[in-house]
Amino acid sequence: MPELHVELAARRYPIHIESGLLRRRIAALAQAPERMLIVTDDNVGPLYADALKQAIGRPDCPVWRMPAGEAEKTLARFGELLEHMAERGLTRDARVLALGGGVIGDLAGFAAACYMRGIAFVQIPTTLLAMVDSSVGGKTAVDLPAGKNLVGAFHQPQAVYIDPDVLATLPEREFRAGLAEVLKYGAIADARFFGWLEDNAEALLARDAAELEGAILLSCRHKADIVARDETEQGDRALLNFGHTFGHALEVLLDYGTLLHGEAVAIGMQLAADFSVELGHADIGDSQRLRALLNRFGLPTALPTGLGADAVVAKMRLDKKAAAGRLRLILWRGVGKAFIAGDVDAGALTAFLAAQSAGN
Ligand SMILES: NC(=O)c1ccc[n+]([C@@H]2O[C@H](COP(=O)([O-])OP(=O)(O)OC[C@H]3O[C@@H](n4cnc5c(N)ncnc54)[C@H](O)[C@@H]3O)[C@@H](O)[C@H]2O)c1
Ligand SMILES: O=C(O)C(=O)C[C@@H](O)[C@H](O)[C@H](O)COP(=O)(O)O
Ligand SMILES: [Zn+2]
Repeated sequence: MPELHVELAARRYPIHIESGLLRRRIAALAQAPERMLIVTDDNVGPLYADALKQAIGRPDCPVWRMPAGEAEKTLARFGELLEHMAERGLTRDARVLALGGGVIGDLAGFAAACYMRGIAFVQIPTTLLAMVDSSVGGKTAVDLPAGKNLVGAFHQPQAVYIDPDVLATLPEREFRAGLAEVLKYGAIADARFFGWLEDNAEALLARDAAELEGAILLSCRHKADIVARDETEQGDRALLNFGHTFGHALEVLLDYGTLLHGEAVAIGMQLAADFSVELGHADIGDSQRLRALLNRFGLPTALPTGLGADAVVAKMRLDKKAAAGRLRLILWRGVGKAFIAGDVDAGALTAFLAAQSAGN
């Protein structure tokens, strides 16, 4: 596999994608003299922590584990991890190894960003979603009961190590949720990739190694390119938020964990596409194509029942892209063509969502 880099001048870092990587020696980590702490969850730790210890040549490397799932991406768990780091006597030169899905990557990365005002960390993603999206780009955060990722920092990892072989143990629902973020790159910026996903949907669902590695590589390339252009989301990086203003509102309103992040984003992308059609920005044929591919991936596309339009819009106002009381959304001109809509009419959005919920 070719090696990618996130081009951030002095903070440039590699993304290694290699089948079997965790079964070999990771020389760059094995040769590093610093102390390390593996941070993982109760599902991933028993499966892969020992392999990682072997790969870095440190059979005694300490491991900190927490319960799995979005409902655990909290300030309380973040605080526990920081306390643990201090109790272990970790100093500024220590490194955190985030071994897990996006929840672990976001929480461990945020702890690394804050501990002693910032220490190094490495991403070792074990879900498809984390491989194609959350491990790259340096957004770290925890949730508040009021909203998703409301407390966090930009803190880039030193490196990302992706071993697609670990996807063999990923539960089916989690795997499909990851496909939502893969599809997102096609939907926002790469019509050709979107077409390739349509042609290769069955192979991807069967976790065919060649297709899967191709999708991971291209997704990471897209993410690395956007992050290199706009590290802190002053412009184009916001396109990666397609479907997220809707999706995050749903995740919060349904209590974290009811909908997986990828599922909420799938619904959010479809809502953004349909709202774009209603506003005259996109053709209905494109939104039908999006729905068809999301559904083929087994992902939901309808607004869940029982949610009031006003409540959804109120949560959307807490989105980090909003400014000066104005809603900013990523809208759509069709497959491969997302754009940032600066001042969305809240009345039109509420009416659109009310019609969606009446149709359910
Ligand atoms: N920072 C970013 O740029 C960014 C991007 C996208 C998503 N996110 C965040 O990522 C989170 C979602 O991440 P996720 O979908 O990876 O969820 P997750 O971290 O909750 O992992 C999903 C589940 O799969 C289990 N698991 C992970 N790897 C496994 C494996 N190889 N085998 C068996 N079980 C495994 C986990 O224990 C967990 O139960 C959300 O909090 C979202 O906000 C962040
Ligand atoms: O990297 C980004 O930028 C993204 O927006 C990627 C998203 O998939 C991801 O869910 C991210 O955590 C959302 O960020 P937020 O700023 O809306 O919390
Ligand atoms: Zn996301």
